[in-house]
Amino acid sequence: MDEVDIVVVGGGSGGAAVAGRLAADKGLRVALIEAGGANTDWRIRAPGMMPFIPDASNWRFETVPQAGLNGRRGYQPRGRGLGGSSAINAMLYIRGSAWDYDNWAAMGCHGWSYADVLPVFRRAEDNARGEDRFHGVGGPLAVSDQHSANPGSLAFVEAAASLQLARNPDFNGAQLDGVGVYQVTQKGGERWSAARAYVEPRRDRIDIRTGALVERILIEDGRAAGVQFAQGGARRTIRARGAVIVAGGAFGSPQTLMLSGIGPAGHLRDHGIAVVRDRQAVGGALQDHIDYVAGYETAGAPFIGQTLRGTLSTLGAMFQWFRSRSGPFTTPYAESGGFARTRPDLPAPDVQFHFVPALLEDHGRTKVKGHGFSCHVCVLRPHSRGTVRLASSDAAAAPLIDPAFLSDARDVETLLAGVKLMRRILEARPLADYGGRDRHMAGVHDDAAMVEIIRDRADTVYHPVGTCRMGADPDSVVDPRLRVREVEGLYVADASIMPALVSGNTNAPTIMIGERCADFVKADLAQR
Ligand SMILES: Cc1cc2nc3c(=O)[nH]c(=O)nc-3n(C[C@H](O)[C@H](O)[C@H](O)COP(=O)(O)OP(=O)(O)OC[C@H]3O[C@@H](n4cnc5c(N)ncnc54)[C@H](O)[C@@H]3O)c2cc1C
Repeated sequence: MDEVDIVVVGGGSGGAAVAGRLAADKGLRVALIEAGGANTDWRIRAPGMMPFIPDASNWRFETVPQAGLNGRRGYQPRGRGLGGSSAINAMLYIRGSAWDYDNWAAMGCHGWSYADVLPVFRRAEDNARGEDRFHGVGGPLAVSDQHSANPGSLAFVEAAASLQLARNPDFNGAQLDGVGVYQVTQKGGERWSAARAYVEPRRDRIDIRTGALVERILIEDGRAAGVQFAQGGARRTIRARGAVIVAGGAFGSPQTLMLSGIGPAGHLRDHGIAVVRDRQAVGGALQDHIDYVAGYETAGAPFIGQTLRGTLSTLGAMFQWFRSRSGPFTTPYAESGGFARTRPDLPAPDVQFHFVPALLEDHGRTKVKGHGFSCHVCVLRPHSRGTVRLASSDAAAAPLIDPAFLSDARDVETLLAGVKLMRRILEARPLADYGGRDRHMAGVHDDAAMVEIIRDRADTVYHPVGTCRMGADPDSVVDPRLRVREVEGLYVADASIMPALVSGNTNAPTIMIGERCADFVKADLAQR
């Protein structure tokens, strides 16, 4: 039977970071068990191929019907394969606000204040702009500026600035507020997923199993002793002498814990699963950024579009990328944007914009003819809380995902205020000079009518967290050193541990969590 020191479940943002850092320790043997493939396809590496990511690299989950979205099911893309969601995401490099982490510390998560996490963000980073108080160089995660932003994306920044929103050249610097062009996790014009950053350089030192779906954690005498997984039609086990680290993401990690008998006892019994630990918080506190996307049709250039001319220029951009890894095909699509407060009394921005120089419908799944631009606005610190529950005791079955979007009236109010501010920006010069026509809300100014349109169209902007929440309270799933309560040698290292959603995109914060978990595990092993 296979035996290693550490087994990591899931090779996404958190899992790749923790596995890579632990494998750097020559005394440790690390196995990384990932349900998906190696994700070495050029469509993953080429930023401009983001809308055409291979199906096998995306779990493509759906939510249960959402009352707050007029009964619709939401779409929940999640990365599958090495790199996880960082292999299919928009590559934006954002940490959130300093207040978010100070808030975690105030919630009882000792050791997670901004002062505590900033050095970890810096050590993870290799920022092409160089080093300063906020940024690091020489770390595994490549971060760079965009060099080919669409003129329309720059016009968004100018339009917002004309309304007195501050220009912010560094959202990860002294303040989050303001508008600008996002930095991206790319190197040499290629996507820099967490797997490229942390796993590829240590390939020789990590026992990587792909196409391997973890079915449950083996728990013996109250201790995580290894995992059982399905691979190539066979059922296998791998034992862990030191620790098992679960990093299956905000949907995968609570699912794996519940399948292992760690979760709400009644729910586990309903599925015929023997209860190992009755932990009510597992799969609870699901939080996600609810988002409304506006679309404005224009006559044509400079926006990306599905016309003969648009297709030719996309092909030209693709050839340029193949030749020199440069040009418009390095786009993250969400090129510019920013952060704003809908009320002056807030401790940090509560809405974020993502400007896309193309028409976007239904997460890009519905192709739209013609040219135009889109803009997202999302609620950064939602009050709505949902759940992840088992649909079945079969690990291959998708879990039941219920973000309870817009179930809290405060989120509706914030999103409405965000949409109003976004419309003012999109209709200000110089963006207005493109003569865009709002495809969904033109002429609608009544609050109730706007809310109806929002409920008909809003959905995730892909940042679910909170389902294995960290806390100092005994009810939390993991303690502030990411140890699962009441089980020895078991950790969680992904977005699911966030006690409150950060005010921004979640890849860099999740990598930071993976980095920290490696520190905690190493320190705990040294004490045994
Ligand atoms: C479309 C999209 C766009 C996004 N854009 C951005 C962005 O621009 N910037 C940003 O900061 N964030 C972005 N995000 C969010 C960010 O990428 C995620 O928050 C982050 O990657 C989550 O990391 P994680 O480790 O929690 O989970 P993941 O990266 O999703 O990793 C979980 C891994 O575990 C594996 N797994 C799950 N269950 C099992 C099992 N039972 N056995 C074996 N393996 C398993 C999965 O296959 C996956 O590889 C985006 C996300 C998506 C989906």
